[in-house]
Amino acid sequence: MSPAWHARDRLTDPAVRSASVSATKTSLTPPDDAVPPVRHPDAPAPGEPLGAHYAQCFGCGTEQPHGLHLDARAGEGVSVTAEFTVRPEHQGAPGLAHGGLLATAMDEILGSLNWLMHTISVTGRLETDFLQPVPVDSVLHLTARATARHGRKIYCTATGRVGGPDGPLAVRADALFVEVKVEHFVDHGRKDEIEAAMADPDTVRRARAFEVNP
Ligand SMILES: CCCCC/C=C\C/C=C\C/C=C\C/C=C\CCCC(=O)SCCNC(=O)CCNC(=O)[C@H](O)C(C)(C)COP(=O)(O)OP(=O)(O)OC[C@H]1O[C@@H](n2cnc3c(N)ncnc32)[C@H](O)[C@@H]1OP(=O)(O)O
Repeated sequence: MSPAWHARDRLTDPAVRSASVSATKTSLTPPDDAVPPVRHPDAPAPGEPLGAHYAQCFGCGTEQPHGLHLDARAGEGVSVTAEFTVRPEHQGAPGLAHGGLLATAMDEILGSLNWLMHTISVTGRLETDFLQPVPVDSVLHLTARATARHGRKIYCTATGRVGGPDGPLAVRADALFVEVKVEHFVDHGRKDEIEAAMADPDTVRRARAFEVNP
């Protein structure tokens, strides 16, 4: 395939269309009648830690030994921040973070926006751009913000910068989350884990509170 053909193909074929082709509408482009996301009145104050939504979560769970242990904080507006230290067990190539793992960190920080809106939502679509390699031991400074809502759909975007909040941009992601009821987890989850989660009053209270919006 010639490079010229490839470039043209990226612009015209929806199957390979990239979010970085900014003039192109994709399923991650909010529709014209989308509305701005609203920060919930009971959202944690800027700087406040959000805590884990589920202790066994691979992204944020405090009791998940294999997890990323992301500890996100509320930001201004509908935004969140977190730091993620790349450890040797996160390698894909020698000394460099695995791309799928970085995408997981982006998924998690984007999912944390749920706390700011008091909405339970799950990832429907996640597009990640890897802009430069991320070495083991580096600290990735993550930020995410919601950009629009349309019905159950939440549009959001995230960045990961190396070495500091204003460091070089290494990872960028755009996503569409879809609002669900608590029943989504009860209906689809495995019985043992669901029963254990339901036995934790904090988890249930939090999940139910998220469903009641002003
Ligand atoms: C009892 C235990 C409780 C435990 C939970 C406790 C607390 C929770 C509280 C807070 C959570 C806080 C933080 C979470 C943080 C991070 C977690 C990381 C996030 C994840 O890691 S989460 C796992 C991966 N995730 C999935 O496991 C989803 C699998 N999937 C599905 O479950 C369905 O697929 C679903 C629900 C997505 C949609 O299904 P559905 O039937 O409900 O709705 P439908 O298909 O009608 O879509 C409605 C509108 O979204 C559009 N739409 C849908 N999908 C799209 C796509 N891919 N691209 C473009 N548009 C899309 C449609 O086009 C339509 O748009 P329109 O309205 O305009 O027609």
